[in-house]
Amino acid sequence: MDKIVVKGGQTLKGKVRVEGAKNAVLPVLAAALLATKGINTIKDVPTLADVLTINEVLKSLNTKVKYSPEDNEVIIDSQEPLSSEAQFEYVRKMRASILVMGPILARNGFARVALPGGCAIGSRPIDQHLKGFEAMGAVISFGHGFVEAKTNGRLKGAKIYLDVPSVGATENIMTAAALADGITTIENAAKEPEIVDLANFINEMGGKVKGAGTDTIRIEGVSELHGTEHHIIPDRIEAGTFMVAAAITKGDVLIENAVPEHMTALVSKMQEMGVEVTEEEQGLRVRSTGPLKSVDIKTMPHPGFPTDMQSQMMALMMTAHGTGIITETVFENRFMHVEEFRRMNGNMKIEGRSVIMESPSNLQGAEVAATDLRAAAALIIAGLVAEGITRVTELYHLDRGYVNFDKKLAALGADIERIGTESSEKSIQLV
Ligand SMILES: CC(=O)N[C@H]1[C@@H](OP(=O)(O)OP(=O)(O)OC[C@H]2O[C@@H](n3ccc(=O)[nH]c3=O)[C@H](O)[C@@H]2O)O[C@H](CO)[C@@H](O)[C@@H]1O
Ligand SMILES: C=C(OP(=O)(O)O)C(=O)O
Repeated sequence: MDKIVVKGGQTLKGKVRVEGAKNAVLPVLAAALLATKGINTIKDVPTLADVLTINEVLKSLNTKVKYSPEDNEVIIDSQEPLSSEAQFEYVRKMRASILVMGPILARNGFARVALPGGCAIGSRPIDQHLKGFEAMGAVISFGHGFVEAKTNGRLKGAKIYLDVPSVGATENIMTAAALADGITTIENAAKEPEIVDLANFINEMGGKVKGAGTDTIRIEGVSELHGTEHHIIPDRIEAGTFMVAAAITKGDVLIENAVPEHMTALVSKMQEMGVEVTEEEQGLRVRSTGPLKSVDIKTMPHPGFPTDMQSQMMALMMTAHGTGIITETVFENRFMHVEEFRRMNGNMKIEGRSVIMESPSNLQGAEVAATDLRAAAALIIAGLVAEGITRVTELYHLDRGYVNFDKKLAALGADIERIGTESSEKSIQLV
């Protein structure tokens, strides 16, 4: 089993370049299924286990996929008839596999996808996705661990109000509506930058999507979409993770390729804590010298504070001064890392959906296990300043969402090594 071994005490300095966003590339690759004419070329694709998984899903649906990790590029030819079924082996590995349902349904009038079930951070239902398909005329049924959606002819444009601004539901409904008959409006839509990236991609394929990035998205269905070339936006969560790593070590790091407008909630919270964050031409520069102040953080849908940065900020908060409260409102069970931080002597307690922190903690290196992908990064970050050695296991979580995390930190001056029976690259293949 691979382990990351970190020795605390080094200050991070230098530059690090952010990859294409995991949460943008997965819906974009799924949406590529919509093209029945020409091929799609997706650029700035990060080398992640999740990308390998979605590529396998696409292949299983009878498309041709050419992946060149060295060029960060995926080429998809989906001109042949599409099969309608996404298997459990993929959905189990990666919940975002559910995002093929909208495109399959739009093209075939029938889709059968294994039910994703819960995961480490919560139950994560898909009722809002299905409510959208139903409003567009699909009949939904369940059986043998699968969900099926079926329609006679094309889906029909509809007005859909989401009970929660779900990222995945917004994406699945957008792709289903792209080939529907008539106009679909999604109200209380998710506003994440990745939604805007997906809308841009659909439009580049010949679609008609307006309003992405606001809470009302209008999609006028077209009869056919064609291949295009699309560049994935930079990963704001990877960028934020390196910002926290820089701050916790009292470092000075330029995060190249970070898009400040995608990160306003995080930047302002870090500034409130006393971290210096400045915009430079190539990205965001993070410097931290003096003591940090504890703050209160509440995760919210975008443009609120992202849940995917909650555990990393918890690591940073352990080094701040005073009482701070972190409240998780997006997922019901995203505090599994708290027990692991406690093993590192983190001083905090869970009360309902909040974690009350009395800081600073006298962090000590320990053996800890990643409980989800952001927790993996957060534990490594805590290890950067803990006294002694921290060993982090369950790295398949990390490989889902970070490219060469250990190597990038080492290049910034961290004392870190990945050891074990598999190299980083090999374990990506195995997940
Ligand atoms: C691949 C990807 O992009 N993943 C991101 C996406 O996940 P994902 O798209 O799964 O997250 P959602 O926005 O859908 O989920 C947000 C909340 O809505 C609930 N919900 C969702 C759908 C539904 O039909 N019913 C329902 O109740 C979920 O249980 C959760 O509590 O957005 C999350 C919230 O920013 C991020 O943490 C994930 O990194
Ligand atoms: C929760 C996350 O991803 P996913 O939705 O793919 O599980 C994440 O990126 O932190």
